[in-house]
Amino acid sequence: MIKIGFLGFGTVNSGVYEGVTETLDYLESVIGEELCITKILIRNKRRYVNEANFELMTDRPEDFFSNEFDIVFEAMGGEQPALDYITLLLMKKIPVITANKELVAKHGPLLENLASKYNSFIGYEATVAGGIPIVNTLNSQLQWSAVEKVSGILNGTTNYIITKLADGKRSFENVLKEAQQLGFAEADPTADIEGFDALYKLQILCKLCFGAWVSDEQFQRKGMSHLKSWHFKAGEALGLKLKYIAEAYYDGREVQGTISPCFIDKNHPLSAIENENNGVHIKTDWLGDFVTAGPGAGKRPTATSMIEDYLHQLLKKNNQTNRKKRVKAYLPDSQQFVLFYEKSKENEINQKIIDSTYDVEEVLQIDDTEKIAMIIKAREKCLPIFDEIEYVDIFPIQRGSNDNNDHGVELTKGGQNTIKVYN
Ligand SMILES: NC(=O)C1=CN([C@@H]2O[C@H](COP(=O)(O)OP(=O)(O)OC[C@H]3O[C@@H](n4cnc5c(N)ncnc54)[C@H](OP(=O)(O)O)[C@@H]3O)[C@@H](O)[C@H]2O)C=CC1
Ligand SMILES: N[C@@H](CC=O)C(=O)O
Repeated sequence: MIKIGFLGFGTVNSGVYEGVTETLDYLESVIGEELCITKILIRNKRRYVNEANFELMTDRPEDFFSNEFDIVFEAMGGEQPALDYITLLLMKKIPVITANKELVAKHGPLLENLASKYNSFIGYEATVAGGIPIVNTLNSQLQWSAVEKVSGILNGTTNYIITKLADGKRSFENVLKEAQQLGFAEADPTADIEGFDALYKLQILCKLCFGAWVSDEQFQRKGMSHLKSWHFKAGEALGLKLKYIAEAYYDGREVQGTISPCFIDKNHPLSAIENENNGVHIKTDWLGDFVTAGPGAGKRPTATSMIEDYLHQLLKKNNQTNRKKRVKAYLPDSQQFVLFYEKSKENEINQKIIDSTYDVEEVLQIDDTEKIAMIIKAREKCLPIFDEIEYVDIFPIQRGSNDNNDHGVELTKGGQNTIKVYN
């Protein structure tokens, strides 16, 4: 039986707990043993009286450490007592998965040495960019590639604030409060808005990209709490977007980096990254530019990183490469298509639509041609009725957001043809 311990039970570790319990059968079948959550250490037990697993909780470290563990998930945050606790665990050969980027940035060499010396492991996938699988990717791939520069939007809270401030309607304090309520911000959000959090993540990325731990003295850090709506307006007038960017490169002698508000142009690979999402842009000699993006903060994305990290480290240690995949059916809400046909086929097409469970969303006559483009949307899972018709060319639509472009026209069933053709 695998005995699991939790250090902390806030946003991140409550997510890990839920992820483990909800997918227990899968995890047990992959690991080949039963899993049992043994003990949870928190600071103030009274805050957790309404938790269903209250009986597993303790606020006495000696009580927690009197248990046996096979794996411990640490998401308490801060340097101490996390460092002492993890040191103790690794010295007892107990592997640790942590989300604590401050700890890893400041004590990474010690923690990695301890893990190696005691034949254990420390996983820190969740310390950089929340749910984006970047740490183990860089650790196992991109070894041969020489990284020229790494840059990124590495803090979800500040990207969320910047996104919401950009339209000029909300105050900094109001949006920060929302980011805290959503579980994105650090316990003390100064770490987010003054750039310490992004600095820790950049230090960890530098180790992975340039091969050695880099002291914080090599970085220049500027906060973003002074941003005002006119900064955004100026950017817009200049055709630029304001973002909070962390970047580092090796100058041939040493690694240097900055964390600072920055204007980027709209073609920049990080320009479309909004809300709590993060993005990492890596420039390498042979590969060229590599960009990865996704949720950078919050309960489920970060818990995903922690659980994936555990499986990754465990299976690697056990030399178990061929593992069963967890899958889930994808059921699209609605499907949209663009149909192209000659205007002369309009009546046939209209009749087919009327007889189907598709709705017409938009119709357009393409300038100076007899070609019509029509957007249709399936009301339910429909048969692909246009696939076989040789005078119709059909293309599925994929949209980047939930915006369903709801300005279409109606076609009444069995009634008069109400399709409008726009020029
Ligand atoms: N939130 C996020 O999106 C992400 C967070 N992280 C990192 O994960 C870590 C945790 O973050 P998060 O879950 O948001 O933090 P929370 O503040 O939500 O939770 C912290 C938890 O740790 C407990 N804790 C704190 N100090 C101690 C201590 N000295 N002894 C025992 N328990 C303690 C708290 O207990 P109590 O309630 O009793 O004080 C609480 O249960 C941080 O290092 C953070 O940087 C990483 C990626 C994303
Ligand atoms: N406070 C952090 C949490 C994730 O690392 C952030 O906002 O990015």
